Parts: sequence; C-alpha cells; structure tokens
Amino acid sequence: MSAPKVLFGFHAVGVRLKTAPASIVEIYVDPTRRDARMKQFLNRAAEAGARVIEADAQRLMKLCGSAGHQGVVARVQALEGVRTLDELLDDLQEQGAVPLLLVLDGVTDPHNLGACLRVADGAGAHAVIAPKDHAAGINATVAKVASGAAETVPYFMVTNLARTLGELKERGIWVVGASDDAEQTLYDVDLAMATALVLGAEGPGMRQLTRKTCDALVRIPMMGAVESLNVSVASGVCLYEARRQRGVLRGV
Ligand SMILES: C[S@@+](CC[C@H](N)C(=O)[O-])C[C@H]1O[C@@H](n2cnc3c(N)ncnc32)[C@H](O)[C@@H]1O
Repeated sequence: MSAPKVLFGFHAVGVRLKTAPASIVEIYVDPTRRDARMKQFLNRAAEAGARVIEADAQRLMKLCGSAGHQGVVARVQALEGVRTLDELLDDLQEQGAVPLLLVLDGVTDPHNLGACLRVADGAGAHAVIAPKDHAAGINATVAKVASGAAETVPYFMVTNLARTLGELKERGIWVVGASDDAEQTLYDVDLAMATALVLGAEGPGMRQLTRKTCDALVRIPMMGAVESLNVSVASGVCLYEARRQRGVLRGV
C-alpha cells in the first residue's frame, strides 16, 4: 500500500487523524473557514496533538494541487507496517476469515479508483489489487474521492496480474470476473466462499488474459438502454452481493 505525501479534504485527513495521528507531519487550514465542520475538525486535531498551521486558499491549492481541499490539507508520512498481499492472505487464513478481494484490471481514472476504494471499504473487502503498469496509483485525488478508504483498504499493485490471479486460485480463492456479456448473472453464483471479484477498465473492460484466467464470468443484469455500468458502481453491486450472501457482518 503506497501512501500519499499529501492528503486533503475533511474525510481523508479526518480518517488519518483517527487511525494514525502520529503519521501526520502538519495540517494546514484556511483561517477564513470558521463553520461548525471546521471547528469540530480543529477540536479533533487538537485532541490528537497534531500541528496545525494557518494557510490561505492559494497556498492550500499549491500544496495539494486541487481546489477541492475544503480548507484542509495535511502533509503525512507513509504508514508503517505495510504488508504484502501474501502476508495479508496468511493473516486472513489464520483468523479464519473468508477473503473478499476486489481486482481492478486497468482502472486508470483516479476518481474511479477512489470510488472503488470507498465502496470496497463499505462492503468490507479485505484488499484491492491492480496491475502495476496498467492502473492509477494512490495519489491525493484518489485519497480525497475515497473519503478515507485509501487509508483503510490495502491497495496492492502487482507486476503480473494473471500470475497473481493464478496464485489466488492456488490458495483456494474463486476468481469471478464481471463482464456485461457474460451468460450467467451475478445472482447465479456462490460468492460466499473465498472470492476475488475482477472488474475491467473504463473503456476496454478486462484484458483477454485476465478474462481467461477467471473461474467464472458474471453479468449484472442491465434493464434499460445502456450497456454497462461505471466500474465503481459495478464494483459496489458485486461486492454487496457477496456481502449479502455472507450475511452482513464484517469479515464473515
Ligand atoms: C465501464 S465498464 C467497461 C465496459 C466494457 N465495454 C467491457 O467490455 O467490459 C467497466 C467494468 O465494469 C464492469 N461492469 C460494468 N457493467 C457491467 C455489467 N452490466 N455486468 C458486469 N460487469 C459490468 C466490468 O468489469 C467492466 O469491465
């Protein structure tokens, strides 16, 4: 999991304050924002002992490279204790948890990746996996859109996605690809067992080799005129169906 050097927005900085306050180098805030949300945020920052520096909107914009900072930008250190995918899977096995993984084959839009991380967190997925050379990395925009989930969901970028999917299969994880032209639907398959859900890129979908490596392909029924869903929406539909089949408890 690679951490951004800069986080911005109330959600992204707020989650870091909550989960790893010691990793915050300093927080820059816009002193002209004096609303309840900012007051609450400043109280939390003070409780966590974070260093807070006032900065005008122009400086904030320069620090994070976006106008969407909401008056809050933080410089942070990379999180320690970063694990490999293998270590994470070993831990899950030890805990008796049934893995639920989201695999994104070539999602390059930071907004889509952020939204996928957000829904992965919501549905209790254990990790998100993507190919190193074919995907967006975690940056400040991804962290902002993820609303804190870039801090909570491990994101692994792997050198060879087909090989990683093969390794998941060797561990007994059922690899299910989502494709709008699949014969069976999402509701026809068992997602209560250890599962990796594989979704494709915004334009071309899954690569051929990725598709071939899947144990099964499923489609989300489309009832209207459009052919496919946005990848983050499709991720949400698939992950929550897996969650529904497993019961609502996290880690089941
Ligand atoms: C915008 S879609 C790309 C559509 C592309 N034409 C394709 O062939 O997959 C991005 C990804 O979301 C998933 N997806 C979107 N709509 C879907 C549907 N109706 N059924 C299954 N997966 C879907 C697929 O994994 C797809 O690759």
